[in-house]
Amino acid sequence: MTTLLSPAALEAALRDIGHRRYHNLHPFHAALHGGRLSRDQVRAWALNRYFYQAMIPVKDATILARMQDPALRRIWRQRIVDHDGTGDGDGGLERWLKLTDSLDFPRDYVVSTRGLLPVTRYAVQAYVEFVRERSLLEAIASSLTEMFAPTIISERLAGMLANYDFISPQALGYFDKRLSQAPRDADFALDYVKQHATSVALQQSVLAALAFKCDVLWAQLDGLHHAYVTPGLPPPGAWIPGMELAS
Ligand SMILES: O=C(O)c1cc(C(=O)O)c2c(n1)C(=O)C(=O)c1cc(C(=O)O)[nH]c1-2
Repeated sequence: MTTLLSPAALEAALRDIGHRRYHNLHPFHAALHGGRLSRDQVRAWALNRYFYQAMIPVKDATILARMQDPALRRIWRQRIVDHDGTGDGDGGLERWLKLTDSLDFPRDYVVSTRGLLPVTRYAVQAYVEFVRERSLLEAIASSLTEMFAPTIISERLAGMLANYDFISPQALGYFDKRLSQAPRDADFALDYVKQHATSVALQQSVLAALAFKCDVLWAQLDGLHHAYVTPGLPPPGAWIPGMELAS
């Protein structure tokens, strides 16, 4: 890309990255949504993804701390409220723990992240590091995978409820909320990026930020697939089905 794109063409280029690289294309998700995973494989997904959920508000607080405009902070801080809630027993992270509860993981085991795959930890940490080190524009652009989230969340809700008798609508309550939160967040971030990516270099940087974030999501599923599907080689220290989880 060597010429400046119009805002509409930039949006189209961002959407094209999603169509080619978003984690809805990963075979692990196809198996998860299609009912082809065992209960233990679904448990591994929920356990590992807890760390992504837990670090999203840390990532957003990092972005918030870099914003010098109070109007911008006022909008961005809602993301932290969505995940952390306004009191005990509230918020997205709590709703994620309801899912891991329903899959019989002790909360202290989940929260300790002891059983995490190393690749989950590294991928999620790379996301937090990215928003700390790169420009604010790139940090905001890296959240744009959320443009594609409502579609995959709808597929996941329908697929998991239809295919797994051990998954209830209550256990997937986290995703109900995201169906309205994600589009609101993505619309704002997309408008910001279209308005501020005003040079070829800036446009290249936001496209690269979105590709990077797709890699962060993809790598987590690669890790799950390798450890728990094929060849099925959980690394030392990672959770193994049937292991004793006493804290
Ligand atoms: O279920 C999903 O596939 C999915 C994907 C993404 C995403 O695209 O990064 C997010 C979420 N869920 C999500 O629940 C969430 O809170 C979230 C925050 C962010 C972000 O980058 O700020 N992405 C996502």
